[in-house]
Amino acid sequence: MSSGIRLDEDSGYESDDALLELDGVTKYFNQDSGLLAGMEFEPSQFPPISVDRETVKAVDDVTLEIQPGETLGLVGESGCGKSTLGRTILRLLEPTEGDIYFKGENLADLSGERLRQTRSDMQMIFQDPQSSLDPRMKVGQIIEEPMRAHDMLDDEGREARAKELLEKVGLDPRHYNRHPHAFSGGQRQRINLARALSVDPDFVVCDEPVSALDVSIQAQVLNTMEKLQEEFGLTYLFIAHDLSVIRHISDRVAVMYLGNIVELAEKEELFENPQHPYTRALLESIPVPDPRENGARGVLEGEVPSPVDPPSGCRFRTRCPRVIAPDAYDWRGEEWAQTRAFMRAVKRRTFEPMPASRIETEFFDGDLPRGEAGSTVDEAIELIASDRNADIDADDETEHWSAATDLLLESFAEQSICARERPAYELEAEYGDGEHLAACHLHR
Ligand SMILES: Nc1ncnc2c1ncn2[C@@H]1O[C@H](COP(=O)(O)OP(=O)(O)OP(=O)(O)O)[C@@H](O)[C@H]1O
Repeated sequence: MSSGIRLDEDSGYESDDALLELDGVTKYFNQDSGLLAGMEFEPSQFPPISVDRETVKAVDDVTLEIQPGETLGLVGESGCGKSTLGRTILRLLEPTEGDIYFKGENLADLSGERLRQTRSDMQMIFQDPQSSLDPRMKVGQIIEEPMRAHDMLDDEGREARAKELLEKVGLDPRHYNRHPHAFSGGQRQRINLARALSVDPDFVVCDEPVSALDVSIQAQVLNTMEKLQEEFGLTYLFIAHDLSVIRHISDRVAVMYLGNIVELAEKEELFENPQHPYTRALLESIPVPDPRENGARGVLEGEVPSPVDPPSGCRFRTRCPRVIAPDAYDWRGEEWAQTRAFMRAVKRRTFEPMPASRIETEFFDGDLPRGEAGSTVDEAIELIASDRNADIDADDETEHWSAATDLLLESFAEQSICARERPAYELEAEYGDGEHLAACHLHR
């Protein structure tokens, strides 16, 4: 490499150990539950007003390792905690619990020069190249800013390095004196890359770096990032919600849902042999009902629950088409699949009120489950069947549906192992020999 663009040849992490280790990393945010909604008037205390604070469990107990030189893709729906995890790793946010080890050192134990050095070793690039570049600064200044902050090189050295980096990221070094507004989105993201690389980091958190770009430009920027990774010995945590981007760039993929990692495997294994119903649902772009699963399909149904009060056990269970039968009942044949489909339909109120006999035919082929499960189902049907509730008004009807939902959820969903234990299983990979982790009790 010309003129020593790698500032410190020893800074590449040589060890066989993980570059980064997360152990039970948790980040909760305390926030007011709304301007007035959460305010209570309590005359017995002073001041007589208290504000209800809610805890957003954005990232909850994440344990994983990132190996030197790899790209770990982190994928999941909007709001599942990807950015919060990335920021917590870089200590832009203080973890609520858990430890982060970089090159074997606990970040919480670092101070002074070690902390400064480690901060420059870990960089981040963001989604929106427009807003992360100061329009008043010239490209050269933007790229040199982190070097200046870390007291690296003299003016001349910084300028030479900035120009060289411009070339490395695929821009003309003569752009050094221009302002960022003169550049396209893809070019701005390249400037961001040059900026992050200026301090010679080992690890870069890339937070949706190509999401704001045209698809045609995305691949070019991803290719440049791959080339730079090789040349600079970089390790990436690559955050994206777009699976095709994740597939392009990742070596391994972690799937996140409501603050938890639910599946982690090498890329091919994850895409070809997904084992978590959430991953499968994400991968299935077209909602095709699976005839083998009564009422259960791979598509994502329902809303993501609030991270303020996430479901117990497996957080995906409230949307999962494969919730496991509760042991407390003696199920035969299709009884559980039918009951589960009925429970979901009542909860989402996906059918109009109809006579009891028709509900039994539509959901249970005319045969309710035997024993206690059957009695509970029968009780729920009584609450919502049109012929049993002929004279009630709309409010009462809503109440009946909600009582039927509560009865079914409490009797069945809440009794499932999916609600009672948090799953974590290591599976044998079909593709490659890396580990495959799936947080789903179907693998118990
Ligand atoms: N500073 C904050 N204060 C309170 N809640 C926050 C804060 N930052 C994030 N959250 C909440 O934490 C959860 C996770 O947010 P986060 O931005 O990490 O998700 P994400 O997966 O990166 O989503 P996106 O792809 O939309 O950026 C969300 O419910 C979000 O509203």
